[in-house]
Amino acid sequence: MSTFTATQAPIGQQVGSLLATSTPHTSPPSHKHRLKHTRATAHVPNRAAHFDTSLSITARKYLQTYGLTPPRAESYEVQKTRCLAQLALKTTPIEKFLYLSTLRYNNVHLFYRLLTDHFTELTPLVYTPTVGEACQRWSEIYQQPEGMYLSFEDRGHLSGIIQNWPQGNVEITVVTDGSRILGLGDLGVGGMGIPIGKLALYTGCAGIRPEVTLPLTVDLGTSNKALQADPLYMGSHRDKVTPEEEREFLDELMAALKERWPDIVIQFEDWKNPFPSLERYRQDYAMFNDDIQGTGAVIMGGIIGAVKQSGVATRDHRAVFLGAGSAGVGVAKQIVDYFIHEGMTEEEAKSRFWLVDSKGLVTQDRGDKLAEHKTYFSRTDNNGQQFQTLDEVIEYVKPTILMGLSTIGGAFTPDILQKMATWNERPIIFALSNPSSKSECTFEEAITHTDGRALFASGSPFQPYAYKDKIYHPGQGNNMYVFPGIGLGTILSKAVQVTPNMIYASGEALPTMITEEEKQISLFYPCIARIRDVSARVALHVIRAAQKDNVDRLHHLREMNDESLEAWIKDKMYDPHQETKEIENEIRELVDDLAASPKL
Ligand SMILES: O=C([O-])CC(=O)C(=O)O
Ligand SMILES: [Mg+2]
Repeated sequence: MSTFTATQAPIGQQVGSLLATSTPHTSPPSHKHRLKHTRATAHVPNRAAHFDTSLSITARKYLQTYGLTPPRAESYEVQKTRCLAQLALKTTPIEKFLYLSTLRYNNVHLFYRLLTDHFTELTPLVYTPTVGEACQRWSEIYQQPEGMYLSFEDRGHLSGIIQNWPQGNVEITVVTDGSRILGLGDLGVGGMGIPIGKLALYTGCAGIRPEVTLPLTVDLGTSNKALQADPLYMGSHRDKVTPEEEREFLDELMAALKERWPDIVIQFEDWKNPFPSLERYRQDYAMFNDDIQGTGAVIMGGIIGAVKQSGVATRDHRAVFLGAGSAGVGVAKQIVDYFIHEGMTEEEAKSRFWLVDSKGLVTQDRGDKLAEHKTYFSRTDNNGQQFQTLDEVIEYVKPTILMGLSTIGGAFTPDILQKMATWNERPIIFALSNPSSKSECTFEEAITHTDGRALFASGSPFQPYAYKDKIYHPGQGNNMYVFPGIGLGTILSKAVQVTPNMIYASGEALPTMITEEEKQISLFYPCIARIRDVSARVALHVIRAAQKDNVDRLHHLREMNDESLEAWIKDKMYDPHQETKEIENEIRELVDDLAASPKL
C-alpha cells in the first residue's frame, strides 16, 4: 500500500515521503520534532526503542525503521509470550540473566514491561541471588557495556572522562569498587553487576527513568588473587590501593559527578569499608550508603511489624546479631533509633543488642582492638567473661531476636533454631546474608526447627513452604523495599542531603503498606508484587522527612497534603507500559502538525 521505504534520508524527507502517501506536503520537521520518548538510553544503543515490534507502521516509517523489523505490528501480549518462551528455553539462572540483560540492552521498555508484570519471578534473575554468580563470572560472561568503569589510573582526569557518558541528565548513580559484593568478597570490576542490577530495581520499583541512571564501578585494584591471576579478568591486575589513595580518588570522583550533574543522587554499594566515605560525603552530597542505611531501614521496617506480632513488649526484646560489619552495625543502630522512638533512652535501647563477630561476643575487654564502628555496641556487662561461639552467646543472652548478617551460610544450625523456639513463643529469625547460599538458614529450616512459629525474613528470596498441612510464606527483608523510594524521594524533592531522618522515614513507611491479609499470615513486609506502590509510599515519607529537615528544594510540595503528594509521585514515575504509546502519540501529533502546516 505504502510507497515508503527506509533510507538514510534526513528525517524531514522521511516525513515528507510518509506524508506523500496521504497528503502532498513536504515540510521539514522543525527542532521541536525531536522525540522526547525515543531518547537514547545510556545503557542501550541509540534508537533501540525504535525497533520495538509493537510500533505501528506509521511510526516505523517516521523513524526510518520501516522494513528493518518483521512486518507485523504486534501487541505487547504477543511480545511477552515470545520473551517468556525464550526465557523458559534457557536452562541455568545465568543464561536467564544474560537473556534478560540483552533484552534490556536491545529493548529497554519491553524489558521493564516484563519486569513490572512479573516482578516476583524475574527479580531473582535480574538481581540477588543470580546477580551474585554473574559478578563472580563477570569477565567470562561479559557482553556489553552498561555503565561506566573508572580506574585509579584515571585520577586527575575523572571530570573529563565522565563527559564521555552519553546521557546529559543523569539523576542517580550507584557506585561500587567491587570490594565486598553481597557476601561473596572482593570481585573487582565484576562488581559492576550490582550497580546495574540495583539501578534496574530503581527503575522497576520506583519508576526512575532508565536513561537517567548511571551504573558506576571504580577499579581501585583488587585483593582477589584469583582474579589477578585470571587472564580474562577485565579490571586492572594490581593490588588494592591504600585507604588514603582511595579517599583522594573518591574526593575527585564526587566533585566530578556533581560538576557534571549538580543534582545527582549518589548511592554507595558493596564497599568493604563503607564508613569513611559515608561520614566524609553525607553533608556535601545527596548521598547514602545502602548497605549501612538501606539495610538498616528495611530491617527496622520489618522489625516494627515482627515485634508487634511477637507479643513481647518492645523493651523486653533482646537481639543477638551474628555479623558486626557495615550491615550489622547499620541495622542495629537503626533499630536503636526505633526503640528510642518507642520511649527508651539511648542507653536502654543500646543495651538490648549483643553483636557477635568472628572472634565471638563484641566486648570492651576482649583483648583485641575493636574496629571503630563496633565500639558503640561493645558490651561492658560481661564480668570479664568472653563468649566465643554463637551457641555460647545465645545460651548467655537467651535472645528474642536472632539476626544474621554474617555471610556464613547455615550458621543458624537446627540446634540454635530449636533453642530459639524453646525460649520464645514467636522467635524472630532474620537470616539476611546474600545471596541465598550465604543465608544463615533457609526458610524451610526456620519453619521446621521452630515448629512453624518463627517470624522469619531473609535477604534473598525463598519459596513458600508447606509444613504440617499449612503453607508458610517467607518475608524478604531486602533493601529493594526502601532504596528505590529513598532515591525517588530525594530526586523529586531535590534534596541536597539524605539525612538520617529520611532514612528512618523510609523504614517507617513499610508497615503502613501491609494489608490485613498479610498480617494474618505473619508477614511483616508487603507483598513484593506491590513494590511500585510501596516505593511511592516510601518516597512520600522520605520527602516529608526532607521537608522537616529543611534539605528539600522543591518547596511547593510542602503545600500538598499526603494524598495529593503521593498521587503526584506516582504520576512522575516512569511507566514502561506507556512508553510505546507515548512514541506513537508524539509521532501522530508530528504527522498531524505537518499535514496541517501550510504548503511551502
Ligand atoms: O543487594 C542486596 O540484595 C542486599 C545488599 O545490599 C547486600 O547484600 O549487599
Ligand atoms: Mg549491598
